[in-house]
Amino acid sequence: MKVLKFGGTSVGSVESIQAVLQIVKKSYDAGEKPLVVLSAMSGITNLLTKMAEDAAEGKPFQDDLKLMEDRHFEVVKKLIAVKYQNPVLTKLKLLINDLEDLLQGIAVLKELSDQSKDLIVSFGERCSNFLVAKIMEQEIPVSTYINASHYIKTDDNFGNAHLNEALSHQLIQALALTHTDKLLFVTGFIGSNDKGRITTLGRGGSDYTAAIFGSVLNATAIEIWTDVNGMLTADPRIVKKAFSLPILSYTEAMELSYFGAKVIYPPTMVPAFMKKIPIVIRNTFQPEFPGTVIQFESGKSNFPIKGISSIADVSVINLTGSGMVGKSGFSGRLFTLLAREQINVILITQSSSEHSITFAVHPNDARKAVNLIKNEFELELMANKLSVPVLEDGLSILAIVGENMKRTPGMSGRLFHALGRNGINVRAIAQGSSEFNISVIINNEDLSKALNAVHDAFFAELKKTLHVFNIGTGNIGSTLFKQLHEQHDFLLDQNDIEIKVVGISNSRKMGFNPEGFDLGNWQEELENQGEVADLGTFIGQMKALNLPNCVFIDNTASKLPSTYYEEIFRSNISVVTCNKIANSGDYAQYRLLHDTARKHGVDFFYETNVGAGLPIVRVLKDLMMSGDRIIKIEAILSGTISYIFNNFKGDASFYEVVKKAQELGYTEPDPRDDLGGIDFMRKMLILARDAGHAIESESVKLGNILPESCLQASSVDEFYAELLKADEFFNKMKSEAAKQNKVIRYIGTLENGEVAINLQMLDDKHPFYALSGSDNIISFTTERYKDRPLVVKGPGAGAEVTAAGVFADLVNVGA
Ligand SMILES: NC(=O)c1ccc[n+]([C@@H]2O[C@H](COP(=O)([O-])OP(=O)(O)OC[C@H]3O[C@@H](n4cnc5c(N)ncnc54)[C@H](O)[C@@H]3O)[C@@H](O)[C@H]2O)c1
Ligand SMILES: N[C@@H](CCO)C(=O)O
Ligand code: NA
Repeated sequence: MKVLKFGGTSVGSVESIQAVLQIVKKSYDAGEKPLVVLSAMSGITNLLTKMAEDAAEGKPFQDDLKLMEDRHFEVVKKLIAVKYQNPVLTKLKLLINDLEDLLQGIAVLKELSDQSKDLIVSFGERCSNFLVAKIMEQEIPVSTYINASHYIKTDDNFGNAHLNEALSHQLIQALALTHTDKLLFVTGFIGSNDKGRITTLGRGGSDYTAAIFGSVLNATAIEIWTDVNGMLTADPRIVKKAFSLPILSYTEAMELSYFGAKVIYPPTMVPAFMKKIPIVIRNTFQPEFPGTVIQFESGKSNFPIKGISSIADVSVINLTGSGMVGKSGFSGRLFTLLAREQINVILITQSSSEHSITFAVHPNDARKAVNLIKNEFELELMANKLSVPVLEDGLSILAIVGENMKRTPGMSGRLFHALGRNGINVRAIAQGSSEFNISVIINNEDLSKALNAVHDAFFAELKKTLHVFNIGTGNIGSTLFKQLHEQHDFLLDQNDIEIKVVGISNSRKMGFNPEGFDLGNWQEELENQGEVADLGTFIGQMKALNLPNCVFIDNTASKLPSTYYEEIFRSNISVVTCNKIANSGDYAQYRLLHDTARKHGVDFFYETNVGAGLPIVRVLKDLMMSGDRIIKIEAILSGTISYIFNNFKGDASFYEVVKKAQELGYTEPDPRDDLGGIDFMRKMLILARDAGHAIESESVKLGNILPESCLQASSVDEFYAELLKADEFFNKMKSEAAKQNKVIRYIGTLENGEVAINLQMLDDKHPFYALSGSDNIISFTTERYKDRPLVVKGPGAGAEVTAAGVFADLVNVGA
């Protein structure tokens, strides 16, 4: 036989009761000989308690009573054929009348004992089981309502009664013998004492009823039907990627439940554990889902741990002092003291020097615990053998759980790596010697981030989610969004990477969406929901959201964002940027940013600072890391100027070609940065610094392309106006080159720690002669690439290739 237990939400409405009936009928038809245990309809137990309390206080309870009646009557009217309704309504009405008499009695006495409370609460289960049995009777005539208080016998501990095992077993066995062919609907939660007074079984009581019946009757399984898909890897309200666990051992279920998974209350399951009866957690509203089997063996799993659970908001007390060293009685005294005062100790850790003990308790108990300790250890405190206990509030416990941990090394390493990388400070650690639980204490405000980060770390075959905060939605930013949108499915399906852009700002507006903007429609979302942009607020909000695997992308050309990078790294957030300003400012700033990122274990990626998407920064880094020595770098690193000199031929005027370069998205937002050489200079400076030279921009020898009049222009418009006038200057340059069969190139060099950038005329023997479009070229002459340099060449400007470079940096974050 099988026990099927349905919780309150499963019998909460007409629809859910219909679902219950189908599940029961299916089991009955399959010959599983089910025994059904039902809770009260959802909300009814609370309503009953409220009515009882109201009555005792002399407040009216009639409206609530009517509400209770209506909810049951509605089910009768919808689910019982009219001709059978009357006797059922009558019996329910009699029960409700009894209840009313009791409540009236309480109102007269103005007194509510635990005994009366149990009696009143019992009406919830009695009504629901009677009702559902009657509905089922229409299809399965042997359906029978059973009031379990005649079979579950307990002591007098009303509200939390203890089972009289021997007697209950006898009575249940006798019940089974006389009802062999019946389909029983048994009230959960209630029992009675030896005088026949109704008692209740405390927290999780209906599960307990199911476990007791299952164990006495040697059930093949006890199915707990609820409103979730079994036990999950983590709290799904916090960890969106949490998934249902197919198998857990009893021990694992205990650990996960202890730390938060509220699906079952394990102490109630002990009768089932003792007989090794599997408990199956299933979803009434998704009956085809197999749910979670809790059994004796932990079972095979693809993952090293089973789940992550947590307790939010605990207080931690720390005791230190020489008085504890080698004193075996000390912790005994401490914990006996706490137990005597019914203070539940949630977690304990002791340093191996025995010099300190740290333990966690519920915040409501914390101050009392400290005072108790001060009293108990007054002598030790006076003699300075113990320091005053230190209390800290606002903490949380996170625990990874799984029996397979003990056979897998590196588990705590993985846990602490995930926490450390996300800047989560671990305050205390506890690992049971059984090795199926490692617990850490962290700050409350880090809990959500920690749960998600640790979930990612242990369920790595699942997708990695990057949370992106992007500023700048111009040429590059908007192209990046388009690319991310197009690649979304591929990244997810083929690479298990999900990129969520959760914050967007341009210079006008900013907006947030923790679920990720729809990148097919981000403009509208930002317009409609965004607020006025403010970078400080944007970054504050990014920090406050405290999401795991967070990346800040700077797709602006502004200086302001770079002033926040250090703070961002300190918040353990990586930075990806195509903006060159941070790396090309003062060397001290460059150094500080790189050092801070390293210290906090986050990434600072800026491949597109040099040659857009071409692999240049990466190549240089690899050369350096593998111990090569850079002898010389020669490069053409202005896509704009490259394009201009490659297209400044025939009739086209210099002015027109520059305009065209801007249209094609090659130029900086301010094209004077390109033509004036600043942009190129920045790139050379970054390369030189990455190659190990602590140089400043002042020391770069920068040759001009432009006539003085253009250089002096004070606005972009004025610049273009001057450019129009300078036709002759550029034509002269062009014809001179043509005369000598040469091309004009703007070339940067780094040699002996010195950077120079100059306009040169090259003949066709020079390797930089043949370039087209916006091509960049860079040649690294190194100790290992001495005779023939390592050359990278290709388009070095443009929105698509730049956004693609940012994209590549982004997916490499945390890799
Ligand atoms: N075009 C290329 O080929 C190329 C190649 C490599 C690198 N880059 C770099 O890309 C960056 C962006 O270039 P673009 O052409 O997209 O510029 P753009 O002018 O088209 O866009 C700049 C964006 O930044 C926003 N912005 C400016 N200041 C801001 C602030 N304080 N807070 C929030 N948003 C702010 C603007 O509103 C705009 O959305 C530049 O740093 C450029 O050097 C460009
Ligand atoms: N404006 C830049 C873009 C690439 O950084 C260029 O023309 O090279
Ligand atoms: Na690059």
